Amino acid sequence: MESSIEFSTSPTTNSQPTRYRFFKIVVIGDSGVGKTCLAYRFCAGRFPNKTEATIGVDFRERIIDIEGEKIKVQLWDTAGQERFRKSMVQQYYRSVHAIVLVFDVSNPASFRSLPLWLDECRRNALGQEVPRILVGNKCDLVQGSSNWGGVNSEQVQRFAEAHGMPFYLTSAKGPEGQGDHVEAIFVSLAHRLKRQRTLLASHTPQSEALQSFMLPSKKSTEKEKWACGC
Ligand SMILES: Nc1nc2c(ncn2[C@@H]2O[C@H](COP(=O)(O)OP(=O)(O)OP(=O)(O)O)[C@@H](O)[C@H]2O)c(=O)[nH]1
Ligand SMILES: [Mg+2]
Repeated sequence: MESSIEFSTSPTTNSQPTRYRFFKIVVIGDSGVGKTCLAYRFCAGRFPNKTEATIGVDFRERIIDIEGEKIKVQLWDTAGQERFRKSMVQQYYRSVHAIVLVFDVSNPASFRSLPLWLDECRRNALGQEVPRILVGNKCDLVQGSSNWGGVNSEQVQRFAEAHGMPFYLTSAKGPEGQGDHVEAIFVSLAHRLKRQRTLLASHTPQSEALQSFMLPSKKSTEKEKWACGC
């Protein structure tokens, strides 16, 4: 199941490059929902001092340890604005391992756009086997409320379940406790990808593994949700 595109190399001091398995995770959603801040928080460990609208894509990487294996999480922080993304959309979805779909809980329009983002995934032939997760960002702006300017948490949960996506509520800006959610979101996704690949590699001959990887998986029954610490 492993293919060369799933490995990347990093230079080391003794000039022997280290090979890492890597997961390409693409972050999509409306402009301004906080994709860059989430990716930055995960990779740099803090909220950025300032951001500008992303043009095309920004690549961010972090190496994490999963059960003794070093894995490179490669985040594709994509542009939310149509004019800054249209020439790149095909590259976003090529050989992608997982999708992080983000909306802003203080901005109902960004929730209403979600079906359009899922349509884009479909148009780019993203298979059902590619995990998608839903992230409601900026929970620091809706403290203590479950009705977020016209969108409520139950509606969001129903939408997530209907599309087989685990839903996480977080803040890229929040204090440590909430920042931990950002960490947990990406780390648990990487765990899931590693499990998926390990299973395929260990239980299936290579050709079959490839085939089953192309088959639509059962609708996810995961009901993971990270409560906002606001
Ligand atoms: N309060 C709050 N503000 C946030 C949070 N995340 C991002 N922001 C702010 O939201 C604005 C947009 O954030 P970005 O990360 O640049 O948004 P984006 O989704 O990358 O936007 P595009 O690159 O245009 O697609 C910035 O002013 C951020 O400071 C958050 O969790 N809480
Ligand atoms: Mg951005």
